[in-house]
Amino acid sequence: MTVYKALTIAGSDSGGGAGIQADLKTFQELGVFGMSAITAVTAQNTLGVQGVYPLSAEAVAAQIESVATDLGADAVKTGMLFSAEIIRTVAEQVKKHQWERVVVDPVMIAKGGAPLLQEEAVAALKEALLPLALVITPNIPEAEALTGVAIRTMDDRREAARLLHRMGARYVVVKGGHDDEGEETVDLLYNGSEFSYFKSKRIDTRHTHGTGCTFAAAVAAELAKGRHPVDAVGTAKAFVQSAIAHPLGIGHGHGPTNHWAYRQYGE
Ligand SMILES: Nc1ncnc2c1ncn2[C@@H]1O[C@H](COP(=O)(O)OP(=O)(O)O)[C@@H](O)[C@H]1O
Ligand SMILES: Cc1ncc(COP(=O)(O)O)c(N)n1
Repeated sequence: MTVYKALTIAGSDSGGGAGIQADLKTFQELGVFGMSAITAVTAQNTLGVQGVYPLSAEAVAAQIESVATDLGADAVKTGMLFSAEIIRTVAEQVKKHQWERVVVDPVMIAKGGAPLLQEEAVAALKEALLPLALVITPNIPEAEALTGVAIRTMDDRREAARLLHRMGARYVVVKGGHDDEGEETVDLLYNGSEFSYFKSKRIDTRHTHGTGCTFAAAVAAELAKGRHPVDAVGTAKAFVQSAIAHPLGIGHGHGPTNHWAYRQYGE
C-alpha cells in the first residue's frame, strides 16, 4: 500500500474549524497521512480570535526538520505564518528539502477581522514564498493585498491572477467566496496561459469558518497523491462545497464546515 503524506505549516485553531485542525481533518478525509508544523497557537472559536501566541522561527524550523528527515512529505501546504521571520524560515526549509508540490494559502485576516499576518510580512510572502508555490490560493482581499489591484469585476481578478503568476506562483486560484453577487461562487484558476473557472451554487450561510484552509488542504492532499493541480482544484472545490452544504450547527457564531460531509454525502 502506498501511503501519501502531506505536511501543513500553519496556525492552530483551538475551535477546530480552521488552521492546522481543518488541514489535518481534510487530509485524513481524503486518505492522506497528515503531519504538521505549528507556527502560532490561536485561542479561537466560532465567535472570533481571542488570542494569538506565535512560536519562534526556530521552533517552526525544528518541526519541519523532524518531519522532513524521517517521514518526508509528498505535498506541503502553508497557512497562517504570522511574521516575516517565520515566512523566511519556511521558505528556506522548502528549498532545503526540495519540495515542489507546495500550496501557499496566503492567510492574512480571520473572517471576524483579526490579523493573522503582520502587515510588514506581506512583502516577505511575496518575495520569499510565492516563487516557491506550485499553487497559491488567495481570497479576494488577499489577492488585492498581494497585487495592489482593487478587485470588483472578473476582469480585475484575472489581472490579479496574471500578476501573481508573474511573481512566481505556477497555478493561481483567486477564490470567489467574498464575491457575494450572483447565484454561484466562482473560483478562478490561471496557469500562466489560460483561465479556468470552478463554479458551484452559492450557499446562503454564515457557517464558513475555515473554508479557505479546507480548500487549500484538499488541493495539497490531491497533489500528494500525484494528481495534476487542475484536477486537485476540482476535487477541492467539490470537497469544500459539500462541507459548507452540510453544516454541523455548533458554536454560537460563524460555525465550522463539516469535514466528513464529502465522504458521507458526496458532492
Ligand atoms: N457561501 C458559499 N457557498 C459556496 N461556496 C463557498 C461559499 N463561501 C466560500 N465558498 C468556497 O469556499 C472556498 C473558500 O473561499 P473564500 O471564502 O473565498 O476563502 P477564505 O476562506 O480564504 O476567505 C472557495 O472554494 C469558495 O468558492
Ligand atoms: C489558525 C487560523 N488559520 C487560518 C484561519 C483563516 O480561516 P478561513 O479559512 O476561514 O479564512 C483562521 N481563522 N485561523
